[in-house]
This record gives sequence, structure tokens and C-alpha cells, in this order.
Amino acid sequence: MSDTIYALASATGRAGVAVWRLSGEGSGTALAALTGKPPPEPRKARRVRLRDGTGEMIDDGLVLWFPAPHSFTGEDVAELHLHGGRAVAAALTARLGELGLRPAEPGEFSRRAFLGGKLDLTRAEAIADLVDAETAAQRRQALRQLDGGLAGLVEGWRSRLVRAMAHLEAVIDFADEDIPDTLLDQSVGEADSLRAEMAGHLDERRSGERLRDGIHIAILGAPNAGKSSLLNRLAGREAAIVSAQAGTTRDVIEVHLDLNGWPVIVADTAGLRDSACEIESEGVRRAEARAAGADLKLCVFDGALYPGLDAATLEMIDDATLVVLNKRDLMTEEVPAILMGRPVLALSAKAGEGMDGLAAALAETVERRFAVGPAPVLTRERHRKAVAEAVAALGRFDPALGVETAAEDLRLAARSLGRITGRVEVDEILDVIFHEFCIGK
Ligand SMILES: Nc1nc2c(ncn2[C@@H]2O[C@H](COP(=O)(O)OP(=O)(O)OP(=O)(O)O)[C@@H](O)[C@H]2O)c(=O)[nH]1
Ligand SMILES: [K+]
Ligand SMILES: [Mg+2]
Repeated sequence: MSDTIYALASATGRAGVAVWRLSGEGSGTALAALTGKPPPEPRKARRVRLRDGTGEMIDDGLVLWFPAPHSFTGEDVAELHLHGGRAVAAALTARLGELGLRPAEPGEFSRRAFLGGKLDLTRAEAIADLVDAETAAQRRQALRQLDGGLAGLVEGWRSRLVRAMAHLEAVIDFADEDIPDTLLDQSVGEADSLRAEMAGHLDERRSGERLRDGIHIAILGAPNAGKSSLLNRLAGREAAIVSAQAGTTRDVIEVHLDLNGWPVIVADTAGLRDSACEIESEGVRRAEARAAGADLKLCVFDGALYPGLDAATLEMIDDATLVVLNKRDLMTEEVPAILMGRPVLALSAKAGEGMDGLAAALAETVERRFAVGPAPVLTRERHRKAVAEAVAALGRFDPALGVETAAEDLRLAARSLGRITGRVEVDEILDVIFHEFCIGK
């Protein structure tokens, strides 16, 4: 018998209502001991008084009873809706301890749900993502995954692989039996199309992961171009120090924004220049590292110096760059429409002019580059690695080089995919053989 665990399911601290969850075989006994009554009718709230071991009242609240297997974890689960006060929590946890329950480890309810076959790993991850979701787009993505979008996609691929494996195994194991010759061709065709489909999901921009973790935008430019002024405008607060002294910013300063539902992390960086100062040089090194790891770059030029353009900043421009010409208020020249083949956003960070245009351009760029359609996407590095492994295994697949090795490649591909949902490999191949071909006794 596994431990019976409990945890506060709602956030800690004072609250009108706090929800406690109990899971395990001892939940029903604990509930009865707390309430002095047998557990209520399943899934129906009942108002009760909860008491400690001496009969003193702990609280007056609602309890719900979810007997196994129809619960979140698949075990007996009880839910207590009590007042969210520290003294109530202290009295309840003391009593639960006396009754032999222990506090749950982080993620233990979901872990039990997974082990109990209630959730696959992608759905368990989706719960964590939904709890962490800060923007609407993140919430939608987590809900799609929780709904089984990703699990369905991966399981669909895997069951096709298992079928292809079964066809090959049939060729190997039952060579003397009556098996159609076309089986080998079928498995080759299926492996090819599966590989193409899976490779199509290995989106190099990692949109699903970006949406989960946030899109990294680096602000880059020469000292005094107005990078920190721009960051502060985007943040709507004085996040970074602004001064007329070149080389003000050294450390990378991050600001988290919600850009039309997209989680965005904007980083202000040190002005790019060769400096004799050790600290400033380190700042420039960090700026360059940020530039290299950024999903998008904002290259900022000092409009007061235009048509002069900083060479180090020009070098940073690529197709993931938005070009900003700052200090428009000081410009004497006409604003160019295009620089280095990129459209120019002219603005004044100091005066706050042209910021709407920048916000719109950023939102549009993020939407265009990272948009996640209704189709399920890979949302974690672990998913992407597993699919990449499966694609690699299918890339090696060639029955002409030996049916046994080819079968092994399919098996490796299926195992990689199985790791995504956490599905344990059972002997499904024989199942397919026996069910589809009726071979064997
Ligand atoms: N006139 C004008 N001045 C600006 C504008 N934006 C920034 N400045 C001024 O330019 C100077 C430098 O601004 P910062 O934001 O510190 O520039 P920075 O690029 O972060 O500079 P470093 O951190 O030193 O690399 C400050 O005096 C700002 O007030 C602008 O749009 N117009
Ligand atoms: K400065
Ligand atoms: Mg700065």
C-alpha cells in the first residue's frame, strides 16, 4: 500500500477559501475521522464540521469524495474546501499527520495520476504549463496539450510505426507462412512518410517552446544610441539607468512583457564598442552573447548621427532584426525607409514618439515568426529531442540492408516517441501480428 498524501492545492497564505487534497488508500478513513461521518456521496459537496483528535472543531467547510478509480490520481481522493487561514492549516496538517498521512512531494499528485494511467506525460506537463501560463497564448497552448493534442499526434505516429514493425516482424518470423510480398514495400512507404511528417514538426524556430518559455528580444546598439531609454519605454517604467554618459549599461537588464498574448523577455545590453575598461568590455561580451541567443534583435541607431551608422550594430543585422532609428527629434536628414534591406522604425525613445509603431511591428514580427496554428506543437526540448531521434532512426531505415537491422531502426524510433507520452513498451507488435494476420496458434 502506498502512502496516503495530502497537500494544499490552492496557493499558500491567507485566502477566503483554501482547497486541500488527499490521495491514497487512507483518504476515506482520514475523511471519516475528520468529519465523524462516512465519506459523502461521490463527487457531491457536503458541508461538514471537521474536528481534531480531541473533538475540537478545526473548521466548518465543504468536503468532496472521489473514490478510485474516478479521481484525478486514480486513487481514493478527498477534497476539503476550508477557510484559508494559517491556524486552520496548522490544525488540519497536525491532524492529518496523526492520521498517518504525509505531505505530498512537489508534483506527486500528477505523478500518481501518470502512474495510475490517468494522464500521459504530455498532459501532466500541460497541467504545469497551465499553472505557469501568464499570457493568453500560453494558456491556449497548454489547454490544447492538456486536451491531448500532442499525445494524440505522437501516439498516432507511434501506432503507425508499430504496424510497420509488425509487418517487418512478420516477414522475419513467419517467413515460411503465407504473407503477402507487398508487406516489405508497405513498411518502406510508411517509414518514409512518417519520417517526413515528423521532420515537419521539428520546427527550427521552436515556436511551441518559445511560447512556453518566452521569446527573447535583445536591444543592441552603440553606446548612447538610446537602448536603455527604449527599454524603459517598452517596460513603462525606469527599469534601466539612462544617462548622457556613453557606457552606462554594463549588465544585461531584462524586462518581461506580454506582447499581444506572447510572453516576451526584452534585454537591454551594453553599447557595442571596444573599451579599455575591463567592466565595460565584459558588458559588451555579454551583449554579444545575448545577441547570439536572441530570437529577435532590435538594432538601435542614433538618429542624431545619421547618415552615420554604427558599424558594429550594422553587423548584427539579420533577418530576425528590427531596425530602429532613435532620436528622430534630433534628425536633420530625412528618415530613410530601408536600411540594410530592413524597414526602418524611426522614433524618439526620450519623447515616447513612434512607440506604438514599434510595438505593432514587434507584435506582427512575433506573430509571423512564431505563430502556432491549431495543430499540436512540441512544447519542450525533451519532445523535440525524442522526435529528432525517431527521425534519425527512420533516416537509417533500409530493409534492403537487412530486415533485422531495419526492424531495429523502427523499434528505436517507436521507443523514442514512446518516451514523449511515457508509454511503456508492451509487446504490441505480436498483438498486431496476431490480430491482423491471424498467424500462429
Ligand atoms: N533627444 C533625444 N535624446 C535621447 C533619445 N533617446 C535617448 N536619448 C538620450 O541619449 C542619452 C543616452 O541614452 P541611453 O538610453 O542611456 O542610451 P544607451 O544606448 O542605453 O547608452 P549606453 O547604456 O551607454 O550604451 C541620454 O541622455 C538620453 O536621454 C531620443 O529619442 N531623443
Ligand atoms: K548612456
Ligand atoms: Mg544603456
